Amino acid sequence: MKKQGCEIEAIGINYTIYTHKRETPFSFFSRKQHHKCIKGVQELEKGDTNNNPKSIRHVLKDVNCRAKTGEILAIVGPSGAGKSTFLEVLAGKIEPQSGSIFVNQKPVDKARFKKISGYVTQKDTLFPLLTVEETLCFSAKLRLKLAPKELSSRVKCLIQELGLEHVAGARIGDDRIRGISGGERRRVSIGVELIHDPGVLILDEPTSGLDSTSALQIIDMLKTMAVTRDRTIILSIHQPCFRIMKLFNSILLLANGTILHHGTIEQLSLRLILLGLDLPFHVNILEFAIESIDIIQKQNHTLLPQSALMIKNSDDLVGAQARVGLFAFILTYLLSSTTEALPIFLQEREILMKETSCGSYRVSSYVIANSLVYLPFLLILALLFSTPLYWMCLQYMFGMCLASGEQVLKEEGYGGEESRRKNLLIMMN
Ligand SMILES: Nc1ncnc2c1ncn2[C@@H]1O[C@H](COP(=O)(O)OP(=O)(O)OP(=O)(O)O)[C@@H](O)[C@H]1O
Repeated sequence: MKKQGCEIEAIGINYTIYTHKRETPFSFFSRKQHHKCIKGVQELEKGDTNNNPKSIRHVLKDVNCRAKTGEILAIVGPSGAGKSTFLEVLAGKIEPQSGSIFVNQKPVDKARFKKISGYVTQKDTLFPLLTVEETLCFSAKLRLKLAPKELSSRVKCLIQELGLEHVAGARIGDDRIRGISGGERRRVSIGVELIHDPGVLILDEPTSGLDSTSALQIIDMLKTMAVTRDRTIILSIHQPCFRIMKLFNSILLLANGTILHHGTIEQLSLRLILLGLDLPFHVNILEFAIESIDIIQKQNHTLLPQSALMIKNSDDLVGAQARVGLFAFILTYLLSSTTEALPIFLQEREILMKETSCGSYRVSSYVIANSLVYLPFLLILALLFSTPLYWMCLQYMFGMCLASGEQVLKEEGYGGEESRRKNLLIMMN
């Protein structure tokens, strides 16, 4: 029976670390000077018990992402971008300073999440003297409360799923003891976390240290698991080859703890083109994006104040004019559509008075009957009113964004075509 899938959503994750700046013994003479320097930031950077000042480092800054059921979300970025830290936050290993994680639109319950998820670390931590089968059996015994027969059939199924039948009886090994290959060892590490059949699998660099064929085999296996068993897979990866990249459903590009892109690989290439970057032939888009991180970051910085300005522009004189225009349109429409009702009512009023006074029916019956007769017309009227209004408002918002964006870009000295491209990028954001 298929388990219910898990959609993971992270919103506004911020993770900060504090590192101590150690004072050297020779800093005694310059101590007075140093204390003067840090005095201004002391409220932010509180010293430790030895009065060593702390420095703040934002490892993750307002990171949002969504991983859907049956899909692979790959977290990419240069070394030190914050990939492992973000995975640790998702796996509940570390607590972010702010932000929330939701599983199927509900706030995550840590104890339950541990049961429905598996976290594979970057390093394989396995007993070198145990065989593949023994390792998985050991993990199964620790995590599952099943009869021995069921346990062994579960392990056999998993070995098959991992494609490890040919090495089931071989030792794991390590640097000193010769054992199975690096790729096979990675599969065993994944298997250890899969034994309880989790809905979510989080993997930190599952392909690190592997050749491209073994790396592709691992990602291919993960893709099959995601599709056939509705598992949500979130993994970090350094520089995947083209064939691996094609297996990812979405990409989260991180740099210095901030998101530069979250979406499909096709959207990433479109973004790069809109940024005016020429994608060289036969070049991996992800590799190119990582190489162009400085440019993407710069563009994002210039785009941010513009989007803030757009919102501001909707609040200025032009925005007020638009609102007055909208009010006038609504008023005119409502008045013109209701004025016809008045003469009809005046005509019927006398008959109504006569008939209600002689007790033929009550006023309430007249109101109900009248409403029922007019209801279909009122619905048509509402539709005629709301349809153009909806598109008018949408057009206005779109036009406003483009116009204000273009104005800012012109002020910054960008040309017409370039300005349009940038505006489209803002829309994508
Ligand atoms: N506990 C910590 N103490 C000091 N620095 C830390 C700590 N945790 C994270 N960092 C720093 O935060 C940054 C992000 O680290 P992280 O391991 O998440 O990067 P990464 O993208 O996974 O890198 P890599 O691809 O090289 O594994 C790094 O610069 C790291 O030095």
